[in-house]
Amino acid sequence: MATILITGAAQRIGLDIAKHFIEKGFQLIITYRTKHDSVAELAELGAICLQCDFEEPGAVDSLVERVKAHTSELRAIIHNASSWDCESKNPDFNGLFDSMMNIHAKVPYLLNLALTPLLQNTNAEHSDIIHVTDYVVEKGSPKHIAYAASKAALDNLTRSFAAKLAPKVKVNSIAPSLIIFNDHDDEAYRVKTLKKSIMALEPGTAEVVNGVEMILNSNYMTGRTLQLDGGRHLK
Ligand SMILES: NC(=O)C1=CN([C@@H]2O[C@H](COP(=O)(O)OP(=O)(O)OC[C@H]3O[C@@H](n4cnc5c(N)ncnc54)[C@H](OP(=O)(O)O)[C@@H]3O)[C@@H](O)[C@H]2O)C=CC1
Ligand SMILES: Nc1nc2c(c(=O)[nH]1)N=C([C@H](O)[C@@H](O)CO)CN2
Repeated sequence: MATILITGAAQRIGLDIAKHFIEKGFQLIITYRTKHDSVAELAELGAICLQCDFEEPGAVDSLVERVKAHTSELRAIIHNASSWDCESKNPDFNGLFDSMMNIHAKVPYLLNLALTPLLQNTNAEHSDIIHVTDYVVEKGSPKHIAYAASKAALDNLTRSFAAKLAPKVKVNSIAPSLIIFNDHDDEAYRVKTLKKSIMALEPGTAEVVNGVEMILNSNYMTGRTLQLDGGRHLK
């Protein structure tokens, strides 16, 4: 059974990606920070659920060892874990910048390097690394400056790792704009956000699940970005 590792998969997009690939017969290894009820649900479905707060010292090394204790191969790694923090909520700009760069760039960088042998060991023709970035990589974000910069760093890692690991390992980004709102998003924010894209809708997690499927089913796409943004660039 081929194994897929997804970081931050205890809720929302990561959770639905994990459930989809469990249903398709993959062995899932997921990381979670907070033990949401979904963790027990995923474990019940056969997923290996590893608690991991990437802000903790040594978190990446510990995760690598625990992944290696469960599997000698990886069909894919999906770097999904993310913190959508911003300058208006976090006046400690120094700490904010470091935490954004850590979760969105340093963790994927270190995990990719440490887990390359497992990706190369898959029986499949190819293995995949998917970096989940953000539409703001191409535009910037005045309200999420450090977040956008860190996602841009992750976007650049896509091209470096694609060149380094080809042809066995394909490396691509998925760059969404609005996929799903947060429960705390008020009506005014929702109306304003929907107007940002020409499609003017909240597509839901299936949009990203479909994108992951497309990338994993490709034998040719690497070093590229799947932009799931409702035509935001056309407004
Ligand atoms: N939702 C959307 O519309 C969009 C999403 N994206 C991107 O898609 C991906 C998934 O989005 P979404 O599902 O909304 O993500 P969430 O904001 O729900 O975060 C996903 C998970 O990341 C975990 N996480 C955050 N910080 C850490 C940390 N330091 N260590 C370990 N885990 C951590 C969270 O853990 P905990 O549960 O403990 O908080 C959470 O469960 C993200 O990369 C996001 O940037 C991009 C554009 C739009
Ligand atoms: N980690 C997260 N990143 C992002 C989220 C989120 O909820 N968690 N949400 C967005 C927005 O949907 C944005 O794309 C539209 O306002 C961006 N990143």
